[in-house]
Amino acid sequence: MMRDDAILTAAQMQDAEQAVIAGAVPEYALMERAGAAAAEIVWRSGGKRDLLVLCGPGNNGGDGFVMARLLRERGVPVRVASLGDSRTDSSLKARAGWGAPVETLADAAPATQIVDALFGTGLTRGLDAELAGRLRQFTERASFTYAVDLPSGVQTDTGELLSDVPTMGVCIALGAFKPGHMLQPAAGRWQRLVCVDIGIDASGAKMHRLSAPQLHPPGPFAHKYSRGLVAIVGGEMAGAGLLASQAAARAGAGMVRHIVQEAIHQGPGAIIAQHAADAADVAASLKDSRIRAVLVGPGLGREGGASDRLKAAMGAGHPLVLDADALSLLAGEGVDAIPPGAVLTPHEGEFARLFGDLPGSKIDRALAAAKRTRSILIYKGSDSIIAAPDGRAVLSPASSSWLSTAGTGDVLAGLVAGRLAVTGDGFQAACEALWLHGEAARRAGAAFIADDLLAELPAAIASRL
Ligand SMILES: NC(=O)C1=CN([C@@H]2O[C@H](COP(=O)(O)OP(=O)(O)OC[C@H]3O[C@@H](n4cnc5c(N)ncnc54)[C@H](O)[C@@H]3O)[C@@H](O)[C@H]2O)[C@H](O)CC1
Ligand SMILES: [K+]
Repeated sequence: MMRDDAILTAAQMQDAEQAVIAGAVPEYALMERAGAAAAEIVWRSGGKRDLLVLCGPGNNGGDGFVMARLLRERGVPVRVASLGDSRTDSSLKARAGWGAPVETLADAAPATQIVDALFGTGLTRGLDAELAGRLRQFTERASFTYAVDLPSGVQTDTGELLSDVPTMGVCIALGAFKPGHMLQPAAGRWQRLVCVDIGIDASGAKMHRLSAPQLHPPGPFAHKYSRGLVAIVGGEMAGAGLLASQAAARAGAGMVRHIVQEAIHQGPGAIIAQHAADAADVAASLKDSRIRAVLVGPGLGREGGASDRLKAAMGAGHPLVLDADALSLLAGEGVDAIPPGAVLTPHEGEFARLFGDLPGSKIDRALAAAKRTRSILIYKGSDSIIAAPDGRAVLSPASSSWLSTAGTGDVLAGLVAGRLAVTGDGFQAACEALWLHGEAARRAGAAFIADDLLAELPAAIASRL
């Protein structure tokens, strides 16, 4: 039933919930499941330490009342403080099940463990300053803190913080992840994120969390061309192209040609440098039916013949990855010039230059841009999103902040080109590349430079064979 990587918006979650209810499971039974699953996590983390459950007026609060009852039954000293009356049928039932005194938030004393069951997917506005302040006080004085579904104050579908949100220990997503679990700034507001099964069917979800790919070693009869030839069209700055070339080679391409503007051979011998002084030379170099992916952008530059080199790359008819300077040049020329089916890897600034000020969440913007260009997008950032024109989206949980250093984007673009040459599928290539990039960063630890990611790639790949 539950796909543990599904992401549902608040509205999709409500639909999924209604489908379960239509299948003769009452809403209150779902609340019991949610409360039981969340209580289990509290029990395993905090055992019999004293606990204060903060309950809101809706079903998030109802989950809190169920948790309170179940943990009390296990011998945990539990108190409940509420915002006032419970306002939904199910939360009234859960409150009746608790059946013990309920304190006010103003009067309740702090506790070693705090459960935030104030608001979940029903949050419509930020918490008022007094309530947000009280939540922060309780959280700062506690050693164990848990948010039920989402920390109160997080906008479910956008990850915006509508009011001050303290960092929680564990965020317990109910039934499926929500966009707010993946998108910044919300995604940094807990130390651990878990998703518990409550019997919601999320198998139709179009959004998923980035998961570890299944990779395969080359087959017994593989040779360099059968594994995929990648061409990287460089320009002014050979270093960026070299980082991308090595990433493409390590990602599985059988051969990488780095098409350079200056006839100087740089970098490891495994990368073949091919001199192409102008766009006509680039076009000639790309007339090779064995090429499975062309990457253009890293080190391309924007001056001189860069625009013509880009056009030669786009006109060659090979599967295409567009990054960095290629995206900046295209921002000037208009996105209609982008061949459908390309993979684009813009960061925030490049995205804004290409697509302007699109409305909605980062997911909405990524999907709109993918549809507009009929391309696969990796909309980069600490909450990278992969979007396809058919509405599929994959969201990456926060990756290492050490990735915010020069050259890491070139490595990612090279990885995409390499995986595209291997798989022939832009969306799959984007997912595999983004995962490998994050995993290489995780393995590289702290204070790494982009070159270090290349060194970590073999181990990252080996871990998925
Ligand atoms: N969807 C499911 O499958 C299940 C969800 N469960 C839990 O229910 C909540 C969502 O419950 P809901 O009653 O719709 O909303 P909330 O409890 O999040 O909010 C209640 C209510 O509060 C009002 N409100 C909103 N923002 C504020 C604010 N800033 N200040 C004051 N009041 C506010 C508004 O009227 C809301 O309607 C979900 O997250 C799960 O925890 C089920 O228990 C299991 C199945
Ligand atoms: K909550």
